[in-house]
Amino acid sequence: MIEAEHLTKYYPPPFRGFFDLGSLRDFLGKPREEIPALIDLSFRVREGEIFGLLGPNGAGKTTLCKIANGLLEPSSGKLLIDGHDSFREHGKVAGEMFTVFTGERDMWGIFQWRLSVQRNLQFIARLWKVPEGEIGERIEYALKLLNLWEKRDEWYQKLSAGMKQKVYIASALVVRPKYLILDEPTVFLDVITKSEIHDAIMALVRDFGTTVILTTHDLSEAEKLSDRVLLFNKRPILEGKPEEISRKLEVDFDRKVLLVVEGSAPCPGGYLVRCIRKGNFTHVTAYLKSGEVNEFLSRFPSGKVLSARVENLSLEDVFMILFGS
Ligand SMILES: Nc1ncnc2c1ncn2[C@@H]1O[C@H](COP(=O)(O)OP(=O)(O)OP(=O)(O)O)[C@@H](O)[C@H]1O
Repeated sequence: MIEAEHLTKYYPPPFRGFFDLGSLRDFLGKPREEIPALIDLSFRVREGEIFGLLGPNGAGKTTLCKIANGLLEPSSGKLLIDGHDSFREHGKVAGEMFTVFTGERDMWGIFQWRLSVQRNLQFIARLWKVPEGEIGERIEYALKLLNLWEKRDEWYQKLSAGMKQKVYIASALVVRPKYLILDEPTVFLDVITKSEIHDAIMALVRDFGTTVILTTHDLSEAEKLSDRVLLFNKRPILEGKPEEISRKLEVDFDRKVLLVVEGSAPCPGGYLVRCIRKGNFTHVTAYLKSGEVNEFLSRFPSGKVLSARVENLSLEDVFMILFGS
């Protein structure tokens, strides 16, 4: 079981040297405020479940994964893995855990660029003490499941970014850890690769009873994979089954419109809209229903609109609408 108890992490303000006024002030007098990353986060992950930690950019997802891996010490509170403190007693659980750190774009850190995919996976299998007689069969299973079998003799360096990310997930399938921590495992990937990785994660849980912590800022990914979800933004916001979270996050809007308008444009009334003047331009952000977009655009003189972009809502936008942050 994995349990977070009032987990809190503040980073010190960055030290840029004594010639930086802020850093000098920290040294001489009243220090600047520390940077909050996690505040009083408590949750419990049961054996064999996928627990989704859903949060926008900067919510603290990677910080939590680093604490789980003993790479960071919490400022207060603790994270317990099988009853062991993840930072102080990391050695007792390290062999039971595997982490995929894609959220930090450090996805290539553990692989040798000029070794084949297969040799890399053999190396990782031995590091995690997979029985020698099982290594070949596990690698074949993992690579076939992820459509990478044809690439087994390719240098790791020659794979596309998406394939490299799949090799990272394949490592987890080879190790078959008791606990798998996935830090945004499908960020930057196309839908097909995403779905292959989703299938692999579900296979690990179904066939080998792995317990998974999945961090993501993708609501639909959390919904598809997780048994339970904790929505957080440094602090906990909501915890529940994915469908309960989605229901609570439902907003009346489905489009975000971004405009740059020449000069000073008055903000049209009757919409959830923000207009910010920057130099000779006004930057307009509006949240709308899809049927309202044309009407909204017609409120601005077309000659004055320098650029217009219409996007689907991201989790960050939903946060903005619901919580105004
Ligand atoms: N080494 C660091 N020093 C100072 N502040 C940091 C450090 N690492 C992270 N932070 C800050 O802590 C907060 C949480 O960052 P973290 O990277 O854990 O969030 P995240 O949810 O993984 O974000 P993203 O989705 O953008 O990867 C952010 O405000 C970030 O700026």
